[in-house]
Amino acid sequence: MSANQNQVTLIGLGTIGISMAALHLRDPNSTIHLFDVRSDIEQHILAHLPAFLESVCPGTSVESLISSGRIKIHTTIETACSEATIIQEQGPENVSFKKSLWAQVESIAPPYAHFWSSTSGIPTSEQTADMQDKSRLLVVHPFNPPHIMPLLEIVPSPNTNQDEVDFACTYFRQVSPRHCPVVIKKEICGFVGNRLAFAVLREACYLVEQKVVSVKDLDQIMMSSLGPRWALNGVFESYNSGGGVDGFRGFLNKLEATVQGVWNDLGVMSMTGDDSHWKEYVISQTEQTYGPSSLGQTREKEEKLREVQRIQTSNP
Ligand SMILES: NC(=O)C1=CN([C@@H]2O[C@H](COP(=O)(O)OP(=O)(O)OC[C@H]3O[C@@H](n4cnc5c(N)ncnc54)[C@H](O)[C@@H]3O)[C@@H](O)[C@H]2O)C=CC1
Ligand SMILES: O=C(O)[C@@H](O)C(=O)[C@H](O)[C@@H](O)CO
Repeated sequence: MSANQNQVTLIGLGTIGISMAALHLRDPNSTIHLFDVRSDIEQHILAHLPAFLESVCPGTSVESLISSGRIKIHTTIETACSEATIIQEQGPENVSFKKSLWAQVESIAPPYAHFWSSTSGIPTSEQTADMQDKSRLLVVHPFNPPHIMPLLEIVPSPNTNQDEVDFACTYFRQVSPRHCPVVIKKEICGFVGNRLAFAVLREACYLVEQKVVSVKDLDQIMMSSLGPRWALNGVFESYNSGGGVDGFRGFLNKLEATVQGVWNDLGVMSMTGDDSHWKEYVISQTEQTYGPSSLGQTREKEEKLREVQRIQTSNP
């Protein structure tokens, strides 16, 4: 399979869809078919895609991609899917939407089309509930922004055809050698990346709510320690090193009591009910600290992300 033969249909062109379009455009021979229910879809694409293209196709305008036929903007899902080899959705994070979408797409798409969902946490097996052929769908969970963040969590259901998993991994490795598809062996709530992220987020909210540390200082602690460490060595490799000659076994033997003490003391947080009073405080602290993010800040952070990747790839 060559990534160069693909007709890629993207359903849902919001935060993730626009960035995913830029990622797919890295393949100079692919054609990208865009569909969204918003009435201003063409203006939306013209307004937002250029910022993502700068890092993918420098000097290329969205208008030229549209006039050359590399980007096709569709007003119906039927025409958007009619010649697709890949159909990827970035629609609302809502299981009813995704179930009904895949049942519809399955009935209109070519039999050879690959089906991918960009969901943050709705398992493939839930999304296929109303499909005839449950082996076709695969979760391809990106991290925002997908045109820069390398990870793609490939999360099959027990019914997903292994060929679909192999195709997706090969596709993304070909389209962008810097991108990193990782196959998750078993469906679990939140997959892996978000479970790790949300475990840290829970404790971060607890520490701010308990007034142990400010929002700004907690972020500084992350960016001055775990962030750079884990960007270059990951969790287990870092602690394997931390254990000295005895490696990870030595680390656990040396710090078992301390780690267990912290594990026993970690915050238990609830998003709803009587124990959710922390939310307003932590939200207000974050808003006072950072305010709304701007496009300029986003671009600055994207450049820093790319710098981190340059360092990572120079330290294989
Ligand atoms: N925002 C993030 O950081 C990440 C989001 N995701 C996932 O990506 C998906 C999209 O998230 P966002 O881009 O943040 O949402 P968003 O709200 O920015 O975009 C959703 C888009 O879907 C469109 N839409 C709604 N109904 C539709 C329909 N029936 N047909 C076609 N398009 C329709 C909307 O008009 C909108 O443009 C979700 O499943 C989310 O969990 C995954 C990774 C990160
Ligand atoms: O963090 C990310 O970019 C992804 O892992 C996500 O899925 C989003 O954070 C999502 O959980 C919130 O929109």
